[in-house]
Amino acid sequence: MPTIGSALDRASARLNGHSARSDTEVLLRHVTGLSRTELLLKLDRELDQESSTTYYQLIDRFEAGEPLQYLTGHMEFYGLDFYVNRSVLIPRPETEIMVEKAIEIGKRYPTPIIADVGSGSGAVAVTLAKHLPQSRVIALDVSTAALEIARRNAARPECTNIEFIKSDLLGAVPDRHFDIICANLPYVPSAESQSNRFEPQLALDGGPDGLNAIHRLIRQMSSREDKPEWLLLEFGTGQAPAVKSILDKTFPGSQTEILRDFIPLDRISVTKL
Ligand SMILES: C[S@@+](CC[C@H](N)C(=O)[O-])C[C@H]1O[C@@H](n2cnc3c(N)ncnc32)[C@H](O)[C@@H]1O
Repeated sequence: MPTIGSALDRASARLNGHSARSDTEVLLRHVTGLSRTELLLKLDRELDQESSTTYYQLIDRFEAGEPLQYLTGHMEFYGLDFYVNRSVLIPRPETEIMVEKAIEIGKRYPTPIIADVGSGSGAVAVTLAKHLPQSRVIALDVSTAALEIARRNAARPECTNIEFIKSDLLGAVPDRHFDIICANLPYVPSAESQSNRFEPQLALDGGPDGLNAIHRLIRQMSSREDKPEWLLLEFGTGQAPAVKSILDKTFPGSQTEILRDFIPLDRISVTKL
């Protein structure tokens, strides 16, 4: 049987990237349930047959390109741990910028009502519900499988203020009042989204220019009698001018600020309607 140390050495040599050692450690910790310190203190301990087989299966999948987060089932977002599988997009750090802004705006309301359109794993909805305990958060997604994961992630004592609704954008909630709408919808142009083999196309593919879902959401909102006061949207590289132009045309008199991500690239629009 290999020892923990030799299993790590062998897998790191195979993966041979700059983060190979830490990635192999993450996978072996996942298989053994050991902390990093425990793992490093037990380098001479033998791995049992079952752990060894599972570990090398995960290494094979990782080598074939599957993201570490799907292999371990975990992703950290805004300091919280979220369960993820291939039914949902792996939450991205840049989405935390939208969440941070929504929390800042939400604090101005005694009891904000917030929609998270395209909720996926529920990372946005759960974070908002936790940091705005007086809020009511309505998590909407067209994917039944994603809603199941979001419900699982919301099963925390501090998240009793979330509702989950299967909906094509805002279609299932035509008469609900929202103070703030947040949406990280699919925005990758179809030609590019196909190269992502692991995350759901439903979460990525935004049509020829990537803006289908964002356009549709803005159109749906414009036809509602009761409009929210705030709309926060995440979008892709180079899409800021088109998004701002649709917002300006659809909501005359509104004001849109564009926030940048860590690169820094324009990534989030914050519109006061
Ligand atoms: C880019 S993912 C974002 C997931 C999550 N909000 C996050 O930030 O990690 C987009 C999500 O929108 C959902 N979606 C796609 N089209 C939709 C539609 N027409 N109505 C509602 N949700 C939709 C997908 O199922 C997916 O979960």
